Amino acid sequence: MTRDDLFNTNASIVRDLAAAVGRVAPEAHILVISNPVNSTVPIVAKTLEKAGVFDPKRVFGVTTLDVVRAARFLSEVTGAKPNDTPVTVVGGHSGPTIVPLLSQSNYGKGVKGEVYDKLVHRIQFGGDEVVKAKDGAGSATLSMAYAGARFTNSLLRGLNGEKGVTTPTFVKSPLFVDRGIDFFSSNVELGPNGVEKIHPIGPLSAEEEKLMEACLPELKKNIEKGKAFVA
Ligand SMILES: NC(=O)C1=CN([C@@H]2O[C@H](COP(=O)(O)OP(=O)(O)OC[C@H]3O[C@@H](n4cnc5c(N)ncnc54)[C@H](O)[C@@H]3O)[C@@H](O)[C@H]2O)C=CC1
Ligand SMILES: O=C([O-])CC(=O)C(=O)O
Repeated sequence: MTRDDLFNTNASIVRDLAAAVGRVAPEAHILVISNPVNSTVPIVAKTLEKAGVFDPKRVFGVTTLDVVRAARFLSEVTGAKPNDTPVTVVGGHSGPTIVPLLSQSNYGKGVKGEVYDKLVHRIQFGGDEVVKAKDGAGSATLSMAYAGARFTNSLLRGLNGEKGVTTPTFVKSPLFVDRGIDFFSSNVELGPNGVEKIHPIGPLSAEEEKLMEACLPELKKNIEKGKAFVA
């Protein structure tokens, strides 16, 4: 079972919830955590668009768990505390679309070779590991709750006017529109209106360029699948 397999169950649930939000609370900020996030966020956006109430500043895919896992797994390699080893994770929220930018992390940039490959794989497939281990009994419940709460707190801090609240999240994004990809997770500054500023991904290492090349076509497919479902 992959996140993409969840599409058949979750697509219509997410669409109907988005339609209801569009009707009764069109100005709500919507945080989408249901999988596959790469498709469910475009489903929400398209559904709101159809209702004439889509505001790209207010729809977010929660990719925080990838950030949490990256810091945790990097800390296991370096021996530092996860709080001291933050890693920006960009792209989407499934397997090869999850791109950890270790070269931009003080602790991560020193990780090379086989250790690097294993670390990236664990970050990309940590969620699948849990799903497999639970064998049909659900997913990473507690860490998902932590990730959801952490992102919600960040958004609330931004909405309350705090400056400099920046975290990766999957939003309508101009960064890869030239590749036909209009949703992407990168560092986003959150503010009184929701999305305040979408940051570019910054310089990539040669390994990260490769990860990005694997990410983009898969992400494009996932996004198109979501949009086609609503159309
Ligand atoms: N973005 C992320 O980081 C993560 C996302 N997930 C995703 O979160 C979702 C929930 O995962 P779990 O809690 O493990 O699943 P679960 O199966 O334990 O819980 C799903 C809940 O949704 C409820 N539900 C079913 N149909 C509904 C409907 N039509 N309207 C409202 N509620 C409905 C069920 O009663 C159940 O309580 C899944 O889509 C999973 O893939 C899970 C882990 C991480
Ligand atoms: O695949 C799943 O349902 C679980 C998931 O997203 C994660 O743990 O990151």
